[in-house]
Amino acid sequence: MPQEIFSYSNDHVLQKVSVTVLSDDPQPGYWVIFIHGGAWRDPSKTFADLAAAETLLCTAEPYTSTVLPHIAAFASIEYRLSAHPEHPQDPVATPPSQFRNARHPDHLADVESALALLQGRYGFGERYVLVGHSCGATLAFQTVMRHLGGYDDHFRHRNLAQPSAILGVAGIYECRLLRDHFSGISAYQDLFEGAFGPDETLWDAVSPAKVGSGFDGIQGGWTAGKLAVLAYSAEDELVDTSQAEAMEEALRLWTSSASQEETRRTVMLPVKGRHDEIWEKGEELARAIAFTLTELQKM
Ligand SMILES: N[C@@H](CC(=O)c1ccccc1NC=O)C(=O)O
Repeated sequence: MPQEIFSYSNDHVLQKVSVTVLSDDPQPGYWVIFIHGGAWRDPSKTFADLAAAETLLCTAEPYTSTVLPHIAAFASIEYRLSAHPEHPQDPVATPPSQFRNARHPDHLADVESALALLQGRYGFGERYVLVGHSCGATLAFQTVMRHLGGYDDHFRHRNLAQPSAILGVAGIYECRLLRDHFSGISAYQDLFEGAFGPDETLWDAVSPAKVGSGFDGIQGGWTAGKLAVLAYSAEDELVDTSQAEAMEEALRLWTSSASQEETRRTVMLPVKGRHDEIWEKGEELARAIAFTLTELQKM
């Protein structure tokens, strides 16, 4: 299964998406689309962060007989990053296409452009699961928020088909809550300021758990959604479990406002391992993806 890489814009080298199509079957399975983490700024995180889990899902039992037949393709999105203090770049010598100085809403605009490219080429509609790790989970849920602070509706891809399910793994859902939980560690303040600037009202206005349950957030926005899975690890040293708990709470109104009962669900999924171990080893990420697809089949 050869991997292809597409650029969804020529402005920046990070604006690319990898695609592995498993089946051209006219009775299609789901696309699994991954958004990596790295606090909106870590250049060591790439679309390859899905690779270990993808390999397991494609080669290891029981996945090959249980969920693999229901997967049409894997895709993994890279997006422009914000500046990282430990990875400085010379602003004069670095070409703009490689310079990392993205600010919200650049990260999300790129994710949406990547999804638009995929939909344009492959047209899978709502038959996809959007999977995000850490800030990738923030981005995944932001794609289905009705309004988003700092992002003019006019520029959004309003008619992009929404995912049937979102799997958030070790996700950041409420920026200030996370910063306050780790108030002794300045890196948290820095990473949010790097991505969103110093105005903390904007941090709230982009946090899926803060505006999630309101009409402006996920309740009003994610009309096509069926399933939200929030995977969290008690061993996660970077993102504590109150993030997933806050998101579960925010999703309550979205779940209960479904037109028919049982058509929307939120599931909390405990996983094992440290923050990056989950995708690095791939076992827990693969398990969480398989779990999400299995639950989705039942709905
Ligand atoms: N390796 C990252 C740190 C990082 O990824 C992170 C740190 C704290 C909370 C969440 C994180 N990642 C989320 O995407 C960095 O270099 O900034």
